[in-house]
Amino acid sequence: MIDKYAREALGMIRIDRLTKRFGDRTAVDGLTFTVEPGRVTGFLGPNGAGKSTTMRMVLGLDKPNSGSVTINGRDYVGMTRPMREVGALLNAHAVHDRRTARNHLLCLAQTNGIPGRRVDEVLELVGLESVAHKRAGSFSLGMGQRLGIAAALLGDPQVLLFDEPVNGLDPEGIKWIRELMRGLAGENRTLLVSSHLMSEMAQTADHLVIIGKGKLIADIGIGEFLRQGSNVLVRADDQDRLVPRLVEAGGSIQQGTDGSFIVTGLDTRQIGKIALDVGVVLTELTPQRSLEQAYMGLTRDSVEFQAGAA
Ligand SMILES: Nc1ncnc2c1ncn2[C@@H]1O[C@H](COP(=O)(O)OP(=O)(O)OP(=O)(O)O)[C@@H](O)[C@H]1O
Repeated sequence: MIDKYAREALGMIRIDRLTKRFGDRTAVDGLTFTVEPGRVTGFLGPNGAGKSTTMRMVLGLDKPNSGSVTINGRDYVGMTRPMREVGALLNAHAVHDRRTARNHLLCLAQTNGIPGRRVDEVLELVGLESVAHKRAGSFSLGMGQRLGIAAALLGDPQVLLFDEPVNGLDPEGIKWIRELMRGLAGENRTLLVSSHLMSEMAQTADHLVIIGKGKLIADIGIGEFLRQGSNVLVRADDQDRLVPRLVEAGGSIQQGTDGSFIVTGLDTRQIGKIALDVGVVLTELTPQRSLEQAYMGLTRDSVEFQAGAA
């Protein structure tokens, strides 16, 4: 029987005060967050922020100096059939295999007690059926990435970790991975996907965990992230009545040339509420700050290597 705690923990990755040091360098510094099922969680941070190290600790490949990680309420190392619970794509370019793609997966299946027929299912799922009998070591980057994902999906796990899955892929490959991840989240799976590019995550993630220098910077839904500290473009049927009230509430106004104006210092909800209070109809209410700008702003101080000023 599944107890209440185990049921609540199903599909969850819980990271609690996780810390990892390499010599005198702290790669991950007291990180705490939870990854939930049914959505794509983008794990963002500049190069060297500690994303890969965190993922390696989730998978028991690196040992934390302190703190803990559980998946489905359990430690990865203590799982009897880990591939059935967690699938991971780490460093996908490292397949230097003389075996065929199919044999590579068959070996993995056999050592993990997974039936052989599942190999053909995942080959089809990632679109590699036609090259299943080619040597995995001869695969292009995109094919290698698909093979890595096939391996991650082999045990049909609920929890999936993808480390920089779109790195080096062509637009078609990127589109394919995005759709796959959205589909997997739609099946109530848990996806933790790392990237150093906000533009990439903006297209895929529902939720963002942003880190810098090993520390948590933000743990936030995409929508809320967009609204935070943003400029908002407003169009209203009676500007003269609305603007003074917005200024009174702490907003500053920049008049546009086409009848619109930009409000800084108030979010869309606050502006909407003030408009309702004064009985003015809003015909447009659009946050202006792009995700990319917001991300750069948040991580500016935590980039390891910055280009010097010219
Ligand atoms: N095995 C190791 N030995 C020493 N230092 C390491 C080791 N692994 C990672 N580091 C250091 O820890 C820090 C975090 O690295 P990590 O690879 O986790 O970052 P990341 O966010 O995944 O970056 P990237 O996007 O560049 O992969 C970096 O400063 C890195 O140099």
